[in-house]
Amino acid sequence: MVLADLGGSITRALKQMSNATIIDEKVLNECLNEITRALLQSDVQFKLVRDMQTNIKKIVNLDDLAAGHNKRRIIQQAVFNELCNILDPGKPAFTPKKGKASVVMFVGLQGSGKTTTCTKYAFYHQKKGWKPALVCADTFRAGAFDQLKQNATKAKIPFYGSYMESDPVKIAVEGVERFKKENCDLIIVDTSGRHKQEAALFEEMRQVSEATKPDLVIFVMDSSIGQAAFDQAQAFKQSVAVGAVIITKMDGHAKGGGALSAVAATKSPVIFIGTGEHMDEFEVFDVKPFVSRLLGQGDLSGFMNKIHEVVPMDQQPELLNKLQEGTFTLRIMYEQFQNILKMGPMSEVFSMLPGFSNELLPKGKDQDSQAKIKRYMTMMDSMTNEELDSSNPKLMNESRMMRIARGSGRQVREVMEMMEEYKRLAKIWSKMKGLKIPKKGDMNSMTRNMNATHMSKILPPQMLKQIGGMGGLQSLMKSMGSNKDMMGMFGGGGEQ
Ligand SMILES: Nc1nc2c(ncn2[C@@H]2O[C@H](COP(=O)(O)OP(=O)(O)OP(=O)(O)O)[C@@H](O)[C@H]2O)c(=O)[nH]1
Repeated sequence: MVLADLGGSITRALKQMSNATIIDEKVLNECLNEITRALLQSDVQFKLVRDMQTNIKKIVNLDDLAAGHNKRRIIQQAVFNELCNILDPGKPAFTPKKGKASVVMFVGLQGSGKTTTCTKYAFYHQKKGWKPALVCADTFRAGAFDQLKQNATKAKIPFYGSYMESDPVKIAVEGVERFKKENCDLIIVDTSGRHKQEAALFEEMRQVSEATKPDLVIFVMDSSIGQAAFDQAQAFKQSVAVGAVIITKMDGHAKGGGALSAVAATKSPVIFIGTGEHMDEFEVFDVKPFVSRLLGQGDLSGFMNKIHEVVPMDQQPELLNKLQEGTFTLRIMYEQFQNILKMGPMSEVFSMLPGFSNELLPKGKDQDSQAKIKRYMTMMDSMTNEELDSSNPKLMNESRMMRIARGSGRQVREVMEMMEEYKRLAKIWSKMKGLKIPKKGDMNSMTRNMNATHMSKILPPQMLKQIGGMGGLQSLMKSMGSNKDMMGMFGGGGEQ
């Protein structure tokens, strides 16, 4: 079962239970068995699921349920909390400090995505002002150094490796020393992988670790390995001091349940997840939004953070003011398109919005959407300042449209289509008038201020339907606006 289906299965199990007239132990057990089955099919380790079931039974008081309290919510809350508990080992991973040299060593099986992830990790930090460097201590796989070199060059990150030297320990030590001298503050060591766990791999890893004394060892795991996740993660943990986990390939058909098992096995937190082959398809991992998504709901705070990440700081207050005023010009549309392109694949960004499922925005459509945006931007490049800064669509008469089409080498029909898109966005924008927008990190105030009516106006009708209409939206927003009350996370209404 893939992640997206898990939420649906759990919600269905809860719904069935809610429909029962009397909630007794039998009905509760049936519901929990259904949830257990769903989790097992998502590759969560058997023991974890069994413990979770026991814990939920301890928490959920049958007398409360019988008294007609909101059964669904009580159990939803218990499942949500239990999943969060599994994913939160209770202690944060070592966090490197900018300006102070830290060595981070990556370990994992061959093909888990280690080399790709090293570069993504370096690139992520580089964008935040760090001075990362990459060391290729993988002498086992021919071509590993070339791959790292290629990735590092693309991202303009210094790298170190050798075609001749076959001793990974020697390369690792030399690389780390060199980059320490060059004042790099994040020295990332990529190690060899093997097809399967074997003594030679673990011995090599141990030696590299002993020689380079990493501040953090990151275990990289492919999310599709399924039930083997627990044993694999544990084997690595027993050889080197794994302090954090990165789960790759969370896009596609991954069964994300293995993530939970890896945390349990290493007692280390997941710090990032890989969501694609590209350098920027890499997300910081947060337990609550992840569980919320695991259970089929969106991650509004992740979406807003992404916006804060890509809209340049100096543009943010200006943009937010314009949003509050409700005036929308073609120039604003142009700037937003630029930001959207920077955000990375659109389906990934939109999957953070509640209700936006993969079916609604299939991954394969990303390229089409991006090409369309680029086409619109080319046409806007042929506009005058007056046209770009006007919020009056009537200004764009036929002769202007013909001139723009000629100037950009596109058809008049396409300019008209772009203007339709502009009008559609302007309409949505005008409905945001008066909205209070929070500063970065204060997402709760955003959800408090943005009421369900505001939201219902800007959501596409089919999405609103998917959430469960106004009722579903209200309960969803309530749940996202309050940390104490995560109960509506499953999109369920307030039925008893
Ligand atoms: N879809 C997807 N593909 C990924 C992701 N991360 C890595 N990959 C792909 O997985 C494949 C293997 O990645 P590598 O980085 O070469 O794997 P590795 O673990 O370093 O392999 P060794 O160096 O042989 O140990 C490559 O085709 C990557 O592009 C991800 O998050 N999503």
